[in-house]
Amino acid sequence: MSKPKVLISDKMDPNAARIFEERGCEVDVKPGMTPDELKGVIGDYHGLAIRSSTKVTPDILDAATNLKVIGRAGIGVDNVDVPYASGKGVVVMNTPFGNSITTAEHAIAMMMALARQIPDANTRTKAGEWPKKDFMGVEVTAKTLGLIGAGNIGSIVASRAQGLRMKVIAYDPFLTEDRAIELGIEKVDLDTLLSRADFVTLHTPLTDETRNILSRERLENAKPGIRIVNCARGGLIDEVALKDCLESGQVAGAALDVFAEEPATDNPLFDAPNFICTPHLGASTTEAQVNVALQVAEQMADYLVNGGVTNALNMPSLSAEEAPKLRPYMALAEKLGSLVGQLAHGSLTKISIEREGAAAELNGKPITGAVLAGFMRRYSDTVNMVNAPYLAKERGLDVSEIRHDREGAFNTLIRVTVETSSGPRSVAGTLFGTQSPRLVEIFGIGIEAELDGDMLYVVNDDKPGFIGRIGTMLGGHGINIGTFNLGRRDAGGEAVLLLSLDEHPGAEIMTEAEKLEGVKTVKALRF
Ligand SMILES: NC(=O)c1ccc[n+]([C@@H]2O[C@H](COP(=O)([O-])OP(=O)(O)OC[C@H]3O[C@@H](n4cnc5c(N)ncnc54)[C@H](O)[C@@H]3O)[C@@H](O)[C@H]2O)c1
Ligand SMILES: O=C(O)CC[C@@H](O)C(=O)O
Repeated sequence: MSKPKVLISDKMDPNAARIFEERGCEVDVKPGMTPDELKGVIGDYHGLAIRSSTKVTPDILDAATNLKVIGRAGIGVDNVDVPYASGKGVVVMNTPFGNSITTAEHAIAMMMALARQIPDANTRTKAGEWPKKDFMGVEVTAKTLGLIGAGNIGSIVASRAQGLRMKVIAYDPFLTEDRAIELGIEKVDLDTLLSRADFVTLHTPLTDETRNILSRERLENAKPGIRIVNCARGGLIDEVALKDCLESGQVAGAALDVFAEEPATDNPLFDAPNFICTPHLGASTTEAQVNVALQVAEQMADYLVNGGVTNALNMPSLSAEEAPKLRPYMALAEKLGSLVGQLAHGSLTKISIEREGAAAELNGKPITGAVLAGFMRRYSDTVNMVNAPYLAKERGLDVSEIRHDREGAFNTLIRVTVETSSGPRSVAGTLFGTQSPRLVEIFGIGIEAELDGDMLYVVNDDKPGFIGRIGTMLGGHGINIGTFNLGRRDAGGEAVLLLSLDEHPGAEIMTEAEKLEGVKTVKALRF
């Protein structure tokens, strides 16, 4: 099998390329490409490793016909159109912890630089002014630090600030009281935070809720003389209002590492008093860049080579140890999903995936993803485990996952049921010898069949002579039968035949099959 190919399209620590090669990938390092250049080459790659410069737009994703995974060496993925990537079946991963300490340290450095006006003092001292009288700082000891967002970075900032003897309060709707107690911080609402904090640091992603979270109104009503640090994302603060508040003195100082528009080369805040900034350097330390480069390469190679999934934003995690155990179940799940998708008629609004026995002990999300991928193939050729849940949601399919501790006739079983206009229809399968997927039940009839290649599904009256008739008809057309699988509800009632064929039966054969005496339903299947 040829090696997966990875493109590193941003400046990244060389350890990333080394890890990709060591883990069996071919790698090209081409930072600084224009969007058009990237569009021209992206079709050759299975993996794309980026930092924040590469913008992964729908245009790029449309050209990325072989892409399986995008890895962000860092946290924020606002430069990737994640829903579009999901729709295309591309896994998007980030490295959520590799640069947290570094970014938290940058926020603390910015806070100290603001408190003592170090950048201005430095510039003017070097200019020969010796401006000792012009600078009067403030202590941070015993001051209140308000965190907006107390996740990975916010909580590290909290512990560093506590080391500086600050009182830390936080606004984070997702922070539990227990976690706040563990961090030694007080959980407050946003207005309380802004009315009490001497310093505010922001540590949230940019979302519809957090955009302009420091709005004009909030800035104007905050504690007079507040100082603000943003090392999270531009867009969290109304920059025009911040400039006005710095000019009026309502805000005593602001330090930004991030801007609404980046690169920020001509921002009105540059002229505001007591304003300092850095060019999105939050994650720029040797240690953090080595961490995120190693981590992103390990995660991406793991996915491309072994199927392991870590830190994906659009797919459940699957460890490299779990992947080989789950692989045969995912193959079974996909075949069962495909079977019901091919056999069920009309618009289907409900699907349930049940796991019994050993299957119930496994990570259910990848199994559900695989069932849906097989099932959704009736709607789309490009569906896979990543985009199937999104496509299912888009189509209003109600998906339920059920696990049973009980063990039935099989020590491991997956059952897929769809709700049709004539009631529920189920198929079920197991693994033979831990690896080989087998269908064991179809619409209430026990059968044993391997679902593979071209197959013919026939429902017929269980009467003598039928098997001979269908065999003769297929033979007459030169079609060889590979396996012959038979099941019946009860003797003389309804029987099901699943034949594996060496080639796809054409329309003429299907018409003839439909006319055979005793046939109720006939359908060509492909797996
Ligand atoms: N400047 C840089 O170079 C740099 C480096 C690393 C990370 N970042 C950015 O820092 C931010 C925080 O990173 P993190 O690792 O701490 O993320 P995280 O996911 O661990 O924490 C984010 C926190 O924000 C909280 N939050 C979400 N919505 C909120 C809301 N409406 N109000 C208040 N809190 C809310 C969440 O509950 C969570 O606790 C991210 O945007 C990331 O992209 C910037
Ligand atoms: O890669 C960078 O330099 C920035 C990283 C940072 O914005 C992040 O979200 O991780």
